[in-house]
Amino acid sequence: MGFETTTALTCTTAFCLVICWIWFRQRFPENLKELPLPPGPEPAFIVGNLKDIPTGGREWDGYAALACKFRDDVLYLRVLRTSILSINSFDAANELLNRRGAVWSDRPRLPMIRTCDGWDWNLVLQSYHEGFFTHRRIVQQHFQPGVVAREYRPVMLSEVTVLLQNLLDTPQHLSDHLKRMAAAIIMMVTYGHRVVSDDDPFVQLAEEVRRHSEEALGAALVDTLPILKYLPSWIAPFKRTALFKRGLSDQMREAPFIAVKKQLASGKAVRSMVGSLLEDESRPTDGSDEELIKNCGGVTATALTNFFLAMILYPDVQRRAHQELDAKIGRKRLPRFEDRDDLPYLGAILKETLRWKSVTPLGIPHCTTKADEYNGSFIPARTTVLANISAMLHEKEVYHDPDEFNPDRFLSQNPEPDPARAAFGFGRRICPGRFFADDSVWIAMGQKEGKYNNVQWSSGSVSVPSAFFCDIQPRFDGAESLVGHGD
Ligand code: HEM
Repeated sequence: MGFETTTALTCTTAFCLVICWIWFRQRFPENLKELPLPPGPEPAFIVGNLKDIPTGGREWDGYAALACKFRDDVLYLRVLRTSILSINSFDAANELLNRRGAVWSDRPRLPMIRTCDGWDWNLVLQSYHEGFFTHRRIVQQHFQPGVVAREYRPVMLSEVTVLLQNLLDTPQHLSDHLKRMAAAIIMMVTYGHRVVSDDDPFVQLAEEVRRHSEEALGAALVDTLPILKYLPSWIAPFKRTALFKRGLSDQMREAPFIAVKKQLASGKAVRSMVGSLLEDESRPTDGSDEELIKNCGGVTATALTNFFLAMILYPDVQRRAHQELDAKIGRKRLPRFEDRDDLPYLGAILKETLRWKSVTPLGIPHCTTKADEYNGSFIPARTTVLANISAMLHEKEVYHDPDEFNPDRFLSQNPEPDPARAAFGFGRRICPGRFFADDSVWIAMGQKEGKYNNVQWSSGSVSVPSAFFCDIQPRFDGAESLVGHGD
C-alpha cells in the first residue's frame, strides 16, 4: 500500500471518528460522566436492535427472557434513533416511574397515531406539557373513590342486572355480553346515554375506532421517522388509511357530545360527566378526554373475561367463592357493594384476576424528559420506557408459583403484595379509572356462576383472551328470580 493510500485511509478513519464523536455528543450531550448504557443486545449498524425487539405474540415474555439473559431487570435497546428501556421488576419501576415521576412520566411522540390518525386529543397519549395537568385533574376528579361509590355504583348495579339477564338467556355469548356491559356502564357514566341494544350506534362507532387503533399501535414507521408524515398521501398509502381513521376518531368525539348538548338544551339530560362539565363554565368543554374513557371499558371487560376463564380452569376456587357467598350472604339475595368487607375470598379473587393475566401486559409506554442515571448506567433523554407489568406480576421472588391462580396468596399470614401496585401503571400516569374498574369488576364477579378450549392471549396494548366455550349456570336453583331485585 502506497504512502498516499495509507494517509488517505488514516485521514478518512480520523474524519469518521470525529463525525461519530460529534454525533454521539449531540445525541448524548448529558453523558458527561461517560457512563455505559444499561445492558442489552449489541445493536446492528443503523437499524440498531430492530431484530431483537420481541414480536409475534406474548412480547412481555420475550422482554422478560431478554432481561434474564442479560441478568438485569432493566434492558436497553435502540431502534434507529429511538432509545428503548424495558423495566422488568417492580423495584426498578418503583424507583424510576414512581419516585422519579417528574422526569419519567411523559409519553413518546407517536406522530402517526396522534396527529395523522386524529388521536392527539387522547389523554392516554398526551404529552406531559400540552395541558396534561388540567385534563388529568378533570378525569381524576370524576373517578375518585367517593364519586365512584356515590354516582357510579347504581349504574354498575343496573348494568350488571342486564348482564345476568343476558347470561341467563344466551350464556354462550359471554364475551359479547361482557363487552356490552362495560360499554354501557361507561356510556351512561360519561354521557348519560342508555345502551338498550347491541346495535347502539355510539358503541358500534367506539368499537370500530378501537379495532382500527389497535391495528395502528406501534406498527407505524412514521413513529420512528416522523418526517414521513409530510409525504403526500398519493405516495404514502398509510396516510390515506390515517385520514379514514381520523374521520372515525372525529365522529367518535363529536356524535355523543352533540347528543348531550341537545339533551341539556331540551332539559331531558340524565346526570353524566360530560353534562356536568358542560354545565360548569369554569372547565374546558371540548368533550375530548371524556371520550377516550369509554375505550377503557374494553380493559374492564377483558379483566372480567379472564375472571370467567379462571373460574373454569380452577373449579376449587369457584367452589370456595360460592361457599363464602352462601355463608355470608345466603340465597335470598345477590351480593351488594356494602358486602365487600364480608367477602375476603372474593376480594382475593379480584386481586388474583388482575395479577394472573395482566390485561395491559406492557402498560402504556412512558418517556423520559431529561437524561438520567440508574444503577451506574446512563439513560438518554426521550427514552421510550416499557414497564413489563406482566413480568412484575410474575416475579418468582415475590409471587410463589406465579403462573397458578391462587387467591390464598393474599390471605395468608404474610400476604403477597397487592397486584394493584403494578397492574394500573405508575407515578403521575397511574390509571385514573382504577377505583372505577375495581368496583365494576367486583360487582360483576360476585353475581354469576363452566368447559374451555385452548385459550391464547393476544398481543397489543390490551391482551385479550381468544374465544372460549363457557357453560354458565346460576349459583343455586331459584337464583334467576333474584335478578333485578335489590333484595
Ligand atoms: C381492569 C381495568 C383496567 C386496567 C388494568 C387499567 C390499566 C391501566 C394502565 C396500566 C395504564 C397505564 C398507566 C401508566 O402509563 O403507567 C392506564 C392508563 C389509563 N387508564 Fe386504565 N385500566 C383499567 C380500566 C380503566 C377504566 C375503567 C378507565 C376509565 C374509566 C381507565 C382510564 C385510564 C386513562 C384515562 C389512562 C391514561 C392516564 C394517563 O396517561 O395519564 N382505565 N390504565
